[in-house]
Parts: sequence; structure tokens; C-alpha cells
Amino acid sequence: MPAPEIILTASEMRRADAATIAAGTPGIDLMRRAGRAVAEAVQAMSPKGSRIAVVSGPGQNGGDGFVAATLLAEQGYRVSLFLLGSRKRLTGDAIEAAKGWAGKIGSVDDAALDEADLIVDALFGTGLTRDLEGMARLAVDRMNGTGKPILAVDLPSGIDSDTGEVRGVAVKAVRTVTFAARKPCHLLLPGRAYSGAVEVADIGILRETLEAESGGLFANGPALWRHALPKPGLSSHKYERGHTLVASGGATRTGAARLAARAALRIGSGLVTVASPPEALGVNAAQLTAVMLRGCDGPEGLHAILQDPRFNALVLGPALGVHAATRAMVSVAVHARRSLVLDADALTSFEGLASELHGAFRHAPTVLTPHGGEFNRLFKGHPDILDPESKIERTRRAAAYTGAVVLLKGADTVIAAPDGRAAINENGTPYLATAGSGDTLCGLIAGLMAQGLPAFEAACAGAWIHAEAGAQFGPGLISEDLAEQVPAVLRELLR
Ligand SMILES: NC(=O)C1=CN([C@@H]2O[C@H](COP(=O)(O)OP(=O)(O)OC[C@H]3O[C@@H](n4cnc5c(N)ncnc54)[C@H](O)[C@@H]3O)[C@@H](O)[C@H]2O)[C@@H](O)CC1
Ligand SMILES: Nc1ncnc2c1ncn2[C@@H]1O[C@H](COP(=O)(O)OP(=O)(O)O)[C@@H](O)[C@H]1O
Ligand SMILES: [K+]
Repeated sequence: MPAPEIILTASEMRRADAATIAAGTPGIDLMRRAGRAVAEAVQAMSPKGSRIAVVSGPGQNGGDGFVAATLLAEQGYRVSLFLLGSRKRLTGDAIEAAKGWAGKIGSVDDAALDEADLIVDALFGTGLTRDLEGMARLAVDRMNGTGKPILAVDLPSGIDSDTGEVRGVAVKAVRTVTFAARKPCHLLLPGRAYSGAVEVADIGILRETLEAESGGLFANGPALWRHALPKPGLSSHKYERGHTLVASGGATRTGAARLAARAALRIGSGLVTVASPPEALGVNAAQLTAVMLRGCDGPEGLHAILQDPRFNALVLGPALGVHAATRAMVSVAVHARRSLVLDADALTSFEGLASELHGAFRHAPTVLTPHGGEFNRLFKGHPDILDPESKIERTRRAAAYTGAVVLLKGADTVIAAPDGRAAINENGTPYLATAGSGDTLCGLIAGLMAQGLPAFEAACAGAWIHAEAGAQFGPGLISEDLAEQVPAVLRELLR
């Protein structure tokens, strides 16, 4: 079984480099392997004899550029090298790397980049510490201005490795060669869009070193949770596959609950019931078949239903209404200690009241699924949660604060657990940006929890399966299609 893909922050990567060097591999060897991987990528992109411009920066990323330039010149490419700063000010292994380069060193301010067929961006990597200004900024603008393909070394210069944000200006690469592990910026937006196709080169840093330095951040994918996916056994009873309860909104707001319910059923929850306000029973009854229906009058109604212990997973929020009664329903659900997914109105009803949720979800598996707007409303007045630049950090802090797994939606959905584990989802499609798509996601996650998946695994699997279903369906997708696409995704996963 493939291992989960570890994503390393800049400081974790520095420690992995240092540990590898301490264990006996000289740093210059790591740099030579990095530079060679870059040269190989150039060979795959451009025929021999092409004109390659390498733009090196003052740090070790620039050192990788010197190694690649040297190898490419030896192989018959017409290489020009431009350096930001002076050779005398190079430090560390970059000094040694630059010694291999026998050609001229041009200055970035008069670099003839327009003449190149391909540009290698080795200005800055994981060591970027501030916004680009002056000559560095000019160099990036000029690289981008050529319209020529750019290959980024480690990451596109100007992108913050840990947050994926643009520090003033950033190189727009068609391809990136990174080393040992992807960095958060290769998955988070906008960094992902600036990176182009990302390739991870093995430079001799061992998996066990990556594991030792990992802060618990992963790329979301089946390797994280496939082992936990439920498969019914020969003699399985439907009650062993769980019973998901989805609360419906009022008479004119019932569709969201049905989308969630259908998704829960498709992902394998043995039974699914919509809990409907009395005035909406008729409209719900007219549109439900395999999904069952129960009358549920507000918090008291929910309390009564939950006396039956077989309801083991619950969705609250989609179209439920923003008011005190919704908060009361959340409170009933929390006290009943069932697996719980809270979305939409269940989150917005706590606008500015996040302190009521402090530690609230510690006692039962709970997943909160806000989009950016809901997240900001919920944690209004909590700068410790809202202010970090990194989406990963914001999500982790929200999870630690509430005691729930938090899934912060978007094209780069981040999922974080209170214990610090986190995953970034990247297999989606913009076609998922359609009404009701989030309701379906809730149902998938609850349906997985109903079958016994722990909250973090259920949230990760739900997000991935949801995105995969959307991507497989593609153009024309509406939310009704998502649950119907789930069986195809499951067939592939359970093979
Ligand atoms: N032995 C190692 O440590 C290895 C390092 N590698 C490469 O080394 C890179 C990291 O090297 P460094 O830590 O030296 O960092 P970088 O080369 O990314 O950049 C650091 C340098 O840029 C300067 N700088 C930072 N922000 C700036 C800004 N906004 N404007 C102008 N100058 C700025 C810093 O003062 C420093 O001189 C990785 O991305 C990777 O490409 C690889 O060669 C693998 C091995
Ligand atoms: N551009 C995109 N690329 C990938 N996934 C997206 C994109 N836009 C939205 N999504 C996904 O679609 C879903 C939308 O959920 P949400 O905003 O709650 O919609 P709704 O409220 O209409 O149900 C989320 O899972 C989100 O991650
Ligand atoms: K770079």
C-alpha cells in the first residue's frame, strides 16, 4: 500500500536537509542531485542546442541553478547564467556549485532573457523571507514578461513556501522540480497555479527522515484513509452500516437536506432518515424513496428522535436557518454524543459566538465544514484563529479551539484535526462550485462516520471522493449528479 504523501514546510525541509547531512551525505551532494534533476527536466522540455537562461539568486536555490547550468552546458545546450547579487557574496554550498560554472556570469539587470527558449528560475526557494522588491522584483517581472516557458527550481520565486501566497510578485512557471517532498505552496492557491506541473526529485533524503521531520501535513489521497474505508461483510446487517440523520429546513428549504441524505446513502450508510419540520413533511415525502422521513419539531423533536441509539451520525446545518433554534439543535446533538457534521446555517448561527463552541466537540467525532465566509463569520473576534497567513494554520487553530475536525472548503480545501494532523485536497474541479455541492459533501462525511470512520479520515475521504466525483463528471455538473457519481469512485477505490 503506498504511504501517505508527506508535505514539508520550509523549516521541516531545512531540518531534513540538515539531518541527511549529519548522517553523512555532504550538502554539496544534495545540491548536485538537485541541480541534476533540474537539468533532466530541461532535457525533457527542450532539445539539445536550445538556448537556456538560468537566473540564480544569492542563496542555495541559486546554487542549484549553477549546478544545472553547468550540466546543461556540458550536454550541448547554449546556456547563459544571470546572478542576482555578486558571486563574492554567495554562501554555503552555492560557493562550491558556482566553481563548476566556467561560463560568464551576467547580471540580472541586463539579462538578455528574451533570447532564451526556456528560463530556469533559481532565484529563491524555501529561504524567501520577505516581499520581493528592487532588482529581485524586476528580475521576476522580466522573466514573466518574456512569455517564454519557465522551469522553477524547488518553487516559483516570490511564492511563500509555507502559505502559497505571492510575496509581492512571483514567477509563473509551467513546471517545477522540487526536492524530497512537495511543499504547502505546491498545493495551496495561488501557489499551485504558479507552480505548473510539479515533479518531486529524489535527492537521497530518506523516507524515515521525512517522517521524523514531518509536522503531520499530508496531501489528501487514498493512502491516508483507504485502509479505513468500510466494506460490508458477508453477513452485514443494514444497522451495522449505520443510520444517518439529516435535519431538513422549512417547507421552502428542503433540497439541501435531501442532497446530503442521498449522498450519505450512496456512500454506504445502511439507513438514512431526513428529520423534517412538520410543515415540510409533505414536500419531503413527495421526493424521498430509499431515504426515510421523520417529523422533527425543532430541538425538542431532535432530542426525542435521538433517544433511539441507532441514529449514529447526524448532519445539521444545510438550509436549517440562522437562529437560536439552530443553536439549540446543535446543543442537543452535542449532548447526544453522536458523530456530527455541522455546516452552513449551523455554523453561521454561531456568528460571533465561537466561544460557546470552545472545546465543545471534544467528546464525540465532529466535523465542521465551513467555506471561507462561514469560517470568518464563525471566528469573528478571534484574531488568533483568523490572522495567520497560512490556511493550514488557520484551520489547525480552529480545530484545536473547538475540538472538532475542521474542513475549510475552497479549491484548496484544508482539513485539520485537533491533534494537528492536516491534509490539503487538490483533486477537485471548478465545476464543483455549484449550488448544493457543499450539502452533498456533508452527507458523504456523515455517511462515512455512520459506518465507523474516525472524523479526520471521514472528512479527508469525503472531500476526496466528492472532488473525484465532480472531476469525473466534469462539465454540466449539478449537485444532484455528485451522489450518482459516487459508486464509480467507490468501485475504483475498493478494487
Ligand atoms: N543543502 C541544502 O540546504 C539544500 C538546499 N537546496 C536548495 O536551497 C534552497 C534553500 O536555500 P536558502 O535557504 O539559501 O534559501 P533561498 O536560496 O531560497 O534564498 C535565500 C537567500 O535569498 C535572500 N532573500 C530572501 N528573501 C529575499 C527577498 N525578498 N529579496 C532578496 N533577497 C532575499 C536571503 O537573504 C538569502 O540570501 C532550496 O529551495 C533548494 O532549492 C537544494 O540544493 C537541496 C540541498
Ligand atoms: N474552484 C473549485 N475547485 C474545486 N472545488 C471547489 C471549487 N469551488 C468550490 N469547490 C468545492 O465545492 C464545494 C462547495 O461547497 P459550498 O461552498 O458549501 O457550496 P454550497 O453552499 O452551494 O453547497 C466545496 O466542497 C468546495 O471545496
Ligand atoms: K525558484
